[in-house]
Amino acid sequence: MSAISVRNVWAEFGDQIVIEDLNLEIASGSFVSVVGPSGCGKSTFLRMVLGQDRPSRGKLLLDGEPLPDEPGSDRGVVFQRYSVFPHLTVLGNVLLAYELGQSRFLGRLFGAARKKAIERSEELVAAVGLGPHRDKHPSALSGGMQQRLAIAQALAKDPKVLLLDEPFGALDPGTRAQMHALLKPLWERLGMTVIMVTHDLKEAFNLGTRVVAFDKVRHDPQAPGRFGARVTYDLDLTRHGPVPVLGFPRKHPVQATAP
Ligand SMILES: Nc1ncnc2c1ncn2[C@@H]1O[C@H](COP(=O)(O)OP(=O)(O)OP(=O)(O)O)[C@@H](O)[C@H]1O
Repeated sequence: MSAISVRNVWAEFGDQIVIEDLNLEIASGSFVSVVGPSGCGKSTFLRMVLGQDRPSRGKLLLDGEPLPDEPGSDRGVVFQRYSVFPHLTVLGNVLLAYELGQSRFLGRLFGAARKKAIERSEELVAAVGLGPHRDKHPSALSGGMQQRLAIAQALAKDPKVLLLDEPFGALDPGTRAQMHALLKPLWERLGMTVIMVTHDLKEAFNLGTRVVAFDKVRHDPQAPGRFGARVTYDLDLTRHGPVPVLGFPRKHPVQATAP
């Protein structure tokens, strides 16, 4: 489990401000859903937590330490589009991810370590419901099955933090519901900190313990890039009572209900 601190973080590309002075404390083991209009910087935020992009200002801490500048095995990621290796079987894909997590430079394990890697990969393949398909290649899997494989691959690194960028966006509603039923118990069992970007509010509320909305609170019609997004809503779904609403005042506070 791992806590993430986002302190006065800005994301700027040239003179375009995408994220503006973002501050968030993400508790260890929480499941944070990030929502907001298209282009408000959700994926940029996720890439910064992944270590793929660096904030232009401010800092990100993982368990109180500065986040390493590049993606590491402490953070797993699943994107909307399948990111599995087409030439490897289901088991081969998970095994490779495990081996890369354990032996970053060689990418191979030997002897007892490899035996353990195979056992662990088999467990993960079974945990995402792909046991009967372990020897198939991704081209023989449906979209939902490929996304299950991508989740198993991300979990194979035994990440402290799992980052999900619209992971189920390309799936039909039925398969999406199946993926929710798979992910929630996995998260509860493995106790990871999860940050999930989604456009689907129902998904955000169903899965998250907290829903954070990003949006711009200031607009300059003459210069659209002049202001960036901030947190406009921050809903703790584990608590009853008035919800803090940031960014602009509301007449009637929204009540959060426990999931
Ligand atoms: N590397 C980059 N260079 C320049 N601009 C970038 C870069 N990465 C992101 N942006 C810009 O940052 C803005 C936010 O993009 P981002 O993908 O983070 O938004 P988003 O909220 O995830 O959008 P969507 O919901 O449509 O996926 C966009 O205007 C995008 O063009």
